[in-house]
Amino acid sequence: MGESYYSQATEAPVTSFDLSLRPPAFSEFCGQEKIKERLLLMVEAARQRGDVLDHVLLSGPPGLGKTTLANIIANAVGRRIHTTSGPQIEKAGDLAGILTSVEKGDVLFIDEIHRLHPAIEEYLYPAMEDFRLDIIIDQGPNARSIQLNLPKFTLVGATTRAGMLTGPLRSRFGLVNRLDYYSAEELCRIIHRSAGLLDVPIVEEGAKEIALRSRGTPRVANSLLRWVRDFAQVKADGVISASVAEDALGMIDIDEDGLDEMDKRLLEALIFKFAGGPVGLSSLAVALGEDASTLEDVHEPFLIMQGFMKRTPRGRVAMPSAYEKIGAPVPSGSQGMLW
Ligand SMILES: Nc1ncnc2c1ncn2[C@@H]1O[C@H](COP(=O)(O)OP(=O)(O)OP(=O)(O)O)[C@@H](O)[C@H]1O
Repeated sequence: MGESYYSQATEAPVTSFDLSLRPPAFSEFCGQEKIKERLLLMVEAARQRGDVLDHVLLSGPPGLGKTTLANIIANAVGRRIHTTSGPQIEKAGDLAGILTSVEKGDVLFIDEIHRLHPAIEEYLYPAMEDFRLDIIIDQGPNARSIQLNLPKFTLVGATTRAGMLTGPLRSRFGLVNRLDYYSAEELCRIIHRSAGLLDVPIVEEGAKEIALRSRGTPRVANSLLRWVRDFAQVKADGVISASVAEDALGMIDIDEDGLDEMDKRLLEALIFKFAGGPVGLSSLAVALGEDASTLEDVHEPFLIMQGFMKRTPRGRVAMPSAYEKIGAPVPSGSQGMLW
């Protein structure tokens, strides 16, 4: 296992394992009740009017189900989904290629929509608003603008950084939803569902043990379940009990709060190298030899939610529970006490 189990679990490309566990309908999607309720209402209203669903933006940390929801939306309206991502659309022609293959009512899913090139965003505005694409073909004196009329479609955008979206793009979505981390109970339900699909025997306490260490994230829960299944098969009798789950997760250095090696190294660097902060993200990334965006997207949101650190205008700061977690004395009146 590498140093960050979670960066691997949340950044790895989607595997057939993930796909097989992906819930196909709202009824099988656990948690995020408010968002489900809003989406179901929108789908029903559009159905009653015989209209196409309005554009939807889904934001939140990786692995919480944005892609899954986009697919569920397409299933619910009974149309095809066309999937792409912000960095994949490099030229206006790429966007035109995708949009011209879209049929009325289809869902266009753009993952990492905050990484769209600003020039492409400009093309997207009339496409979202008036279902029209104005593209410029050729260059120099031969350059001319052509207008394509598009069928009415639904854009579902996903982003881990809602704050990076420009105002004009954000305002073109009819519904903006922020996905939250899941509770241990919700994760337990997801783990039981996945174990059922994988045909792995699991007891309630075993599911709880995995849920508590899944840092509120279904993708992590499924990934840990896969590891514990292998462990149970080789080192035990195949059944996932609490002790089997505990031993399996201990073997990949995931502690009882769900922190992995990189989380702990981050807290140690913050406390020992930067005297508890405040310190900028890029300095932390250099000290850890880790990509700044991985720290920001995968590790920080969970450590902040759990109260181990805080983001302030002057930088990242360690909280008292971080000192306790790594067994360092909590300082008083030092730089680290700026919270
Ligand atoms: N609410 C849920 N109920 C059951 N399973 C879920 C739920 N949300 C996510 N999952 C599972 O977690 C996995 C990750 O979900 P998904 O790929 O949709 O996350 P994401 O938010 O799109 O992440 P990313 O932005 O990193 O692509 C899926 O394979 C799916 O099986």
